[in-house]
Amino acid sequence: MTKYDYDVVIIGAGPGGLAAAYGLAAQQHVLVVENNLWGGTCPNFGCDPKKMLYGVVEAQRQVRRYQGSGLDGQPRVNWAQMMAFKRSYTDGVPVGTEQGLTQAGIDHLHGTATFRDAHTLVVGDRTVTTDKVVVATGAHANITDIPGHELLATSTDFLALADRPQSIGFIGAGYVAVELANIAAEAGVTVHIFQHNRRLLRAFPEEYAARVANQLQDKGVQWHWDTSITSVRAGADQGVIATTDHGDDVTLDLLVAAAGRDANIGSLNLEAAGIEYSRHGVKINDHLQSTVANVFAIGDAADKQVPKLTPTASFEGRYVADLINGATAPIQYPPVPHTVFAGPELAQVGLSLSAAQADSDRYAVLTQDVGSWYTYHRIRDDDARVTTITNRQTGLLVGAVALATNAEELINYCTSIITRGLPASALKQWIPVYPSVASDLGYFYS
Ligand SMILES: Cc1cc2nc3c(=O)[nH]c(=O)nc-3n(C[C@H](O)[C@H](O)[C@H](O)COP(=O)(O)OP(=O)(O)OC[C@H]3O[C@@H](n4cnc5c(N)ncnc54)[C@H](O)[C@@H]3O)c2cc1C
Ligand SMILES: NC(=O)c1ccc[n+]([C@@H]2O[C@H](COP(=O)([O-])OP(=O)(O)OC[C@H]3O[C@@H](n4cnc5c(N)ncnc54)[C@H](O)[C@@H]3O)[C@@H](O)[C@H]2O)c1
Repeated sequence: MTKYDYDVVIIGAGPGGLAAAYGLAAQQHVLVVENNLWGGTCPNFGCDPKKMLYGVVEAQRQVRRYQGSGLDGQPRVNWAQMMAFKRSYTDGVPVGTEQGLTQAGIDHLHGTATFRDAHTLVVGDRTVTTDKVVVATGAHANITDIPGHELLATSTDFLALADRPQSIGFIGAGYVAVELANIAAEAGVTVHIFQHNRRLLRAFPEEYAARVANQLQDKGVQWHWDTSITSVRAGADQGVIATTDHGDDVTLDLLVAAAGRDANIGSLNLEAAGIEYSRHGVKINDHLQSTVANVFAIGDAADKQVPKLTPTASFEGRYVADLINGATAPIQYPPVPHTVFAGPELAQVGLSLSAAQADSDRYAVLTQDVGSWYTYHRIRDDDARVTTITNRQTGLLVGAVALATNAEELINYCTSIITRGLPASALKQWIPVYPSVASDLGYFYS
């Protein structure tokens, strides 16, 4: 007779929690608890809907670039249609995700899970006991604590806007602000970005990030550097008036808080189980184990050094499932690529450019403006730029950065090369499609 109702309860049905659930289901009796939409942030309010909107505005940008090179006439984004297109995917996500769990025979429950103790969770009027718990509760937008903060919108509100607003502001200049500002600006919205210092996209090299800022400015985005919003009040016609620390009032239809995301741990009652946490999430060790041995944390809910992205959440979900199924090794992450989709894409993987530049005896940095190369000329990507970083001693590729149309694909190839530790000579044994992004690899790594 088992001591608990379940072997494992997973709190949160996003990419992390679902990867853990499917990895565990064959060997463990599993329950998944979700208090919002099945599927979590990425397919409902994050990556997937964002990239559908991005596809539309990118098509418009491509047509703009081909003006005079074979195309006449410029289409315009139809916001309402674009959002309906997004919903044609997102509307089916929760039902499809729940059906997947049902078909896999994985028990699942809708409600907010709260710890009573390390082995007992309360979900609504149900009490569930479990041997192990995986906290996969994700994150939410950090709402700056200023007067009128209740008037601030989030990326979720933006992605649900049925009609095109006239003006939008963003607090912060990270992934969320830059990507959504690009979509809005391409759609003809007046866009303001308020950044408290002069640095956007901290995860990327400064010189590349500055190029993204210029490209957005060319699309009409108004940058307010060294500017904080000190208060917000309701304006006429349901809009808001944002006051800056320079004393300016800016009237906007919507002001989006994009100053980072905090872990969703407030509802969990972690104290009841003695689980330690910070604002960044549940504290974990190199086995993704919390300070209480039977409780694990993965994805955006974990306080971790690796980027909080969908692929890292899924990787951790698969890892924790293997661990609970009997594996013992600490987690080891392969290189994690990341991309900001800002028309064109800025993507990177591996050793950072600043680290390579600081150790030039060890690393060779090759930056090439590739806009005139055939691959980029034929798609009118005149400003494309790629940096590759190699270890001088081994000759191996250790990092890459690209600002170009389809940069994420180039960086995916680089990720594969770095992860496998492939020498440049290996490319000679490989026949890619020509012409393609891949067929240029030999020019970046030889
Ligand atoms: C606008 C936006 C765009 C993004 N774009 C990208 C991108 O292009 N590429 C990329 O890799 N990443 C992107 N991300 C990040 C990505 O969405 C997250 O890293 C990923 O969803 C994290 O997965 P997760 O499983 O940890 O958490 P989530 O997907 O957030 O899932 C956690 C789930 O837990 C539920 N939950 C919370 N508390 C409880 C509770 N007490 N009880 C029960 N359920 C609970 C939540 O409702 C949620 O459904 C984006 C994020 C945003 C906001
Ligand atoms: N393409 C992608 O992969 C993608 C897209 C969107 C989101 N995400 C994930 O979601 C996370 C959250 O994105 P984000 O853009 O909200 O966060 P972020 O950490 O990328 O950027 C936060 C921004 O807010 C600014 N900021 C910080 N504190 C502030 C304050 N008190 N007042 C004003 N500004 C402040 C920072 O300087 C920065 O510009 C990302 O780090 C990433 O993990 C990924």
